[in-house]
Amino acid sequence: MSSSASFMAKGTRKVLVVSSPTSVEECFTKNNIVFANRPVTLAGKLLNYDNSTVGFSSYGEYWRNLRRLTTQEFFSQSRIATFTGIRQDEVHVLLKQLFWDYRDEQVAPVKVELKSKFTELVFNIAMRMVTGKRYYRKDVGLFRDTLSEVMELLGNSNLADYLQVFQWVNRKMVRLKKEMDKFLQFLVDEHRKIGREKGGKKPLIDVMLLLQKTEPDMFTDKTIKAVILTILAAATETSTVAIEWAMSLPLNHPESTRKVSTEIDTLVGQGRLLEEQDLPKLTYLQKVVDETSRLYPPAPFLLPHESLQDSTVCGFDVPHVAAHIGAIPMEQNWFYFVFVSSSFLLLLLSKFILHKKRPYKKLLPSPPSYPIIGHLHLIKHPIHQVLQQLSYKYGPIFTLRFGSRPVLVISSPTAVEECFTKNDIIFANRPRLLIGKHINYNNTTLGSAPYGPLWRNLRRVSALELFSTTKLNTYLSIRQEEIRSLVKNLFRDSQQNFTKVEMKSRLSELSFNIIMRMVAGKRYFGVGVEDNEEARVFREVIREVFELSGASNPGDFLSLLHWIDFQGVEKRMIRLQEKSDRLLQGLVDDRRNDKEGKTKTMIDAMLALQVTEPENYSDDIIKGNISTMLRAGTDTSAATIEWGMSLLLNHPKVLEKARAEVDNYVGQERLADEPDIPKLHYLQSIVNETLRLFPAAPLLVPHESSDNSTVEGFDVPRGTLVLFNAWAMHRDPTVWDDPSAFKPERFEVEEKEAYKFIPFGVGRRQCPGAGLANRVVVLALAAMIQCFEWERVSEELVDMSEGVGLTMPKALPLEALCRAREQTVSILSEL
Ligand code: HEM
Repeated sequence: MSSSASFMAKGTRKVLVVSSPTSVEECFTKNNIVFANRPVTLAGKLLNYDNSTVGFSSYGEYWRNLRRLTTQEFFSQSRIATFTGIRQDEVHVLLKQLFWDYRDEQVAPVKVELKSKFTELVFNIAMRMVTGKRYYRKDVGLFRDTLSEVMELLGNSNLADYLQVFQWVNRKMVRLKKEMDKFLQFLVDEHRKIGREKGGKKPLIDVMLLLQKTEPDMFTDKTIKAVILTILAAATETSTVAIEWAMSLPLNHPESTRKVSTEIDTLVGQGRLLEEQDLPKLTYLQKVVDETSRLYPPAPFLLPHESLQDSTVCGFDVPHVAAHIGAIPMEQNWFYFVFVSSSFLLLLLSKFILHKKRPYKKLLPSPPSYPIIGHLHLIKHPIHQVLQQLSYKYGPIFTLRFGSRPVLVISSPTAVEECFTKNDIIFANRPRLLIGKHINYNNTTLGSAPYGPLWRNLRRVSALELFSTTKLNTYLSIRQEEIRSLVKNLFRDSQQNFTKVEMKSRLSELSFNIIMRMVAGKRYFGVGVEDNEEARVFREVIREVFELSGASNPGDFLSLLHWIDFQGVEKRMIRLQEKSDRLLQGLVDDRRNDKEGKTKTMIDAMLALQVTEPENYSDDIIKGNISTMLRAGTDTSAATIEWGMSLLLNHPKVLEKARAEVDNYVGQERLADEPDIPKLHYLQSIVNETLRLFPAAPLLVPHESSDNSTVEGFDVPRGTLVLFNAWAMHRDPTVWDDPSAFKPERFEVEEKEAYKFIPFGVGRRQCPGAGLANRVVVLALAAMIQCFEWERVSEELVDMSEGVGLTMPKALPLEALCRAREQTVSILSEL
């Protein structure tokens, strides 16, 4: 016979060895069916459920059925696509593990043992596709070891297959068979017990259990176990070996590693992780993979075939039942992906592992992070509490990384002081976030504008036209009217008896109406609303904008998520902005056309400036700033009043004392008014204590450093996001005595030191609306205490859990029992 196809005798069996493309071609064209059989081997009998796995069963009806099932349910394009998430997940897990191993402030490269990690990767992927979950059980580890032994046995030519006398030595196989079967039966039983997952992601085992109901003869437990075994065994060993070779070759050929890296950097970029969809573009990478499998094919002899009948190859006779070596036409996609993507994600990562890290001058403490995402996984609500926990471990000043963005977290008064004295200008910048682009008119609002001439202009104008004492006094009647309206509404509902009232919506209406009237001269809640539909839509839009501003958007920090529009936030913002813009433009046009308007609003002031400085006060800038005032001013004040009332309900003695103060200074004939505020010391302390415990902006508003600087001797690079954890500082036991207790008295004796009590921020960007907020909050509380008795709706304390949202709302809206006091009738008749 020719050298490309030759016979060998192996014990009692004849073996045909095929090693040339032309003879292989002949085997799989003309002789395809004849050679499609598998020899019956001992390993097939003992370790492959009596040759009933798809890899070992004889060519025939049974094999065709299994082949169809595995193709449809496991290897088809659509099934492969369904499981993309699993593959990506597992690759991420591996990357994270490597990163963790490597992290610990190492400056030198770290040696990593990769083979076991690859085995775990591939096994977990296969396991999740088959069973739908990751198994952490000890049995799984044992099963994997068993599987390795099985593969070893399958790989070694087993003498017993060829020399009958050796059959008795195969006790090892019998033991392995038992161990394997125990585990596989456990999987089947477990799934049978739990029931099936619904939808397209149904794992293979559940699909087969379903088929067992309709075709019990074909899909016996034995068949099901055989299929699972095939997939786990075939996938694990082959892919693991393939990845290992694919990693080894480029390490020995740095030039090819560099080329792969450059290709990935060019075609994928450095801002996101490589994905499955990128693979077709990465042609050099594919060549490396092909070359690796050419040199080191994971199954160098394929699997043995067996001829079903007499045939010829290259003109030579091949008798019936001769084992030969040929190619198995296996679907390659899944294998291909795991192989290619994993190994080259690792290659990408090897850039981190193998190259030296540049040492920093003085490193800030930082928790362990993940590659690419950094510490983004920590963004969980309430984030100020997560950061507080971290500060216990890493100190009052530490760093994080949100994607590629460094973040400095500060929770100590001394560090805050340094930021707002030495570094005040450097830290006066704001980060450019998605919300700034879409909702804040390209960062041209007071709250979002970068530190610079535009921001200074806006700050000056708002200080003059809205927040100065003179301006605040001209708007006094607005606040008085709105507070009266709140009192009247409560009175209407609770004249006779204690009545349950829902406070949250009433307080939102109060602060929304006040700001809206100051800014645009319109009322959108309650009586006097001109256009109910417009008011409804406006309220709805503002609510949605609030919600979106509150959503910590990881896309802001991770360009890769930004690119794929994580959670559709950006699309939602764009849609919302179109709606909101129409409404805001309506407000601006109304003021433009209302030449005789009596009260001058903030829009009027800006429209007047538009004449002389059109570029500084375009319609867009005006609209962005109206929206900012509504957002920054409404929920903050409303939430503070709500928390304040809740605290008073839980502390009746404090409530009593506050009422005595109001009765004493205001009397019982007229409603409390703004000029009374300086006399109401105790009430002011209550508001401060409320803001200490429940600051409406617990992390202030994010700042950004515009230059390299240092804080407490640590380097802070330019572009660092700076978060001041006011919430944590206000509860720091080294700063406050008994910090979690509600004790307004502390503010009567203690000086409010600028850097330890920061509910309104400090420095250049501190809240310009603090004075206005204080007036509204103190007066609303004074009026409510003066006119009504308050009780809790039940014996239980008011729930003080924090909810999710930008302004730290209460998790449960406040409800209280309220009854008008005797003097309220006469107070109201005065109004
Ligand atoms: C209890 C009520 C309020 C609280 C707790 C509060 C808190 C804050 C905080 C912490 C900041 C960020 C400071 C910083 O970045 O360092 C801020 C900024 C701001 N607040 Fe307030 N605020 C309240 C009410 C108001 C009101 C009523 C208005 C206006 C109607 C307002 C308008 C603004 C604006 C425009 C900014 C951005 C300032 C800038 O970036 O230059 N706030 N507020």
